[in-house]
Amino acid sequence: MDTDEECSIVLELSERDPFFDKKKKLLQSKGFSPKERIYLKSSSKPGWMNATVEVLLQIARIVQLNELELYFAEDDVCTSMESYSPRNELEALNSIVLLTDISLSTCTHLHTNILQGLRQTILDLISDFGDKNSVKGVVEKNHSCDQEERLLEWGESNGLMTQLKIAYIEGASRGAIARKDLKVGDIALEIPVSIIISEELVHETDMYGVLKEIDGISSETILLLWSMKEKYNCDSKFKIYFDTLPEKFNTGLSFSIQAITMLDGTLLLEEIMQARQHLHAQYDELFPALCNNFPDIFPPELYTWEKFLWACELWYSNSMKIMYSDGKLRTCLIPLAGFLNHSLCPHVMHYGKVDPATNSLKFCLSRPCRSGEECCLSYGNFSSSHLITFYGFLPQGDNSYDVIPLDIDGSDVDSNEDIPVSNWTTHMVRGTWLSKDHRIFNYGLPSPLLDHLRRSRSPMLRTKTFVLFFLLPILSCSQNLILLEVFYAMYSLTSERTKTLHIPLLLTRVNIPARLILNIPITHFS
Ligand SMILES: C[S@@+](CC[C@H](N)C(=O)[O-])C[C@H]1O[C@@H](n2cnc3c(N)ncnc32)[C@H](O)[C@@H]1O
Repeated sequence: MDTDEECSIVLELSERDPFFDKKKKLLQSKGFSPKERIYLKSSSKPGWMNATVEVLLQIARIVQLNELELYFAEDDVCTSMESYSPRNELEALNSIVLLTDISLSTCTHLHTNILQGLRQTILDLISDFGDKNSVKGVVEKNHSCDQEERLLEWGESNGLMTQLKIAYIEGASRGAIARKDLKVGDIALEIPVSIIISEELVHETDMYGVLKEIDGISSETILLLWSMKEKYNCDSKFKIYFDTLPEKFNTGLSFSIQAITMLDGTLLLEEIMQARQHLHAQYDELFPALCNNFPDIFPPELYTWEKFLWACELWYSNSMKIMYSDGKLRTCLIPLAGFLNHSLCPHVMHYGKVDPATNSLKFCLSRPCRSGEECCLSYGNFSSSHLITFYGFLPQGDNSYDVIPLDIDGSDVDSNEDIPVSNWTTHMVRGTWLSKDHRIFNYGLPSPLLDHLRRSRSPMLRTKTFVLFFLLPILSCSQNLILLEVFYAMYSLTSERTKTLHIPLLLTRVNIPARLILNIPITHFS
């Protein structure tokens, strides 16, 4: 607040932001500074509120960009209602709500109406955005949830508070449903630390005495080995929780031979096989040695490879990383929170920090959830191949984190004064299905990649071979179009003196065994 007459909000890009320079540049390219004061004038001009919100939102979106979104940001021309990603849009809108809340708590009576009007406009935008961008889970009736209800009662008797109930959701097994209309800021679920499964629990056991002597063993592995045995402990404090866990997880780690065969030739298969090999190696390091040396602590029938894989899938698909009040990050299993499914447009975005005042974990809403609607989390900014491998599902809708990494051998690119250095060290392209421009050759290679290619045009490099490693992870027709576009961009960016493009491809789709080097004379392009 400035004076009684003027009311303004300041949006500031923190200098501690790891991408301060890039974001500052982007803000400046849109006519904003890193610290922008926006005046809220309750003028009689029609549409002043929408115009003000538009400006606030443009700045807040840039401030809230993460690294991947920032890489594509210059090209994702974000006009009025278009967003960089659902995550970014919800973060940006919520950051403005937070600012209005802070301002409301300190402002003079004169400005309350303006700020409340602004707050309501943003809340309406959040609600509309959720309605337009979310895929709603369909509740399956006629499914009993007795075990889940028992777990809920157990939780409540231990101090848990919730506005959610558990139900079966089509295609996702169980999920959490709002019991009543919930609004932004409401706490959908509050879990006391006392019922969270974390490494401290294992410290009280004999098993810990043995495991702590193993060089380099992580607390995650210790917990995983503990859970393999605890699942069968009839006296466990967490028996009701273990009883609600599925007997079989269907993550990529345990895909059947038929499923694996279907993936033949894709990088998704490579990701799955690498993860499985890693787990096999980990298992072989520990077993059968632990069973042989300590059969009472590690009964061989509980520590088979199949049971180890079950526990790995449990921890990959159900655990959460939680920041405790002591500042330590712990990987935990959280009864009831483990029923929340993932959405690309989640209701709950921040849940990873214990509130020291209540010693509990709070799941607050970043967008409203109506009574009977499924309430979803974000598991993180993961690609679909990661979600298939470690969680066993493909999210519905466009996943902004589906990118194709490019490993470009151009480290000796010369600086060219005409072309600004963008400082990106890794490059990628997006799945073309995420492009808003569907004309041929106009799928929009990201500006950082184009800058990199342009700088490679320096005279010194013209005589050199330009090598592009292009990886096609999950292949589709549209990905071939990206490939065509890369050829095209390189063709147009390369001088006529360049003789050849060497393009080693991982041509998995056509079943060409390994890396194939295509030497394509540039004159052969038309
Ligand atoms: C933390 S658990 C969530 C609760 C789980 N649905 C259950 O019944 O136990 C994570 C698992 O839920 C499923 N899941 C989560 N989000 C999903 C989604 N959007 N679509 C389909 N399945 C999903 C996947 O099987 C994933 O491994």
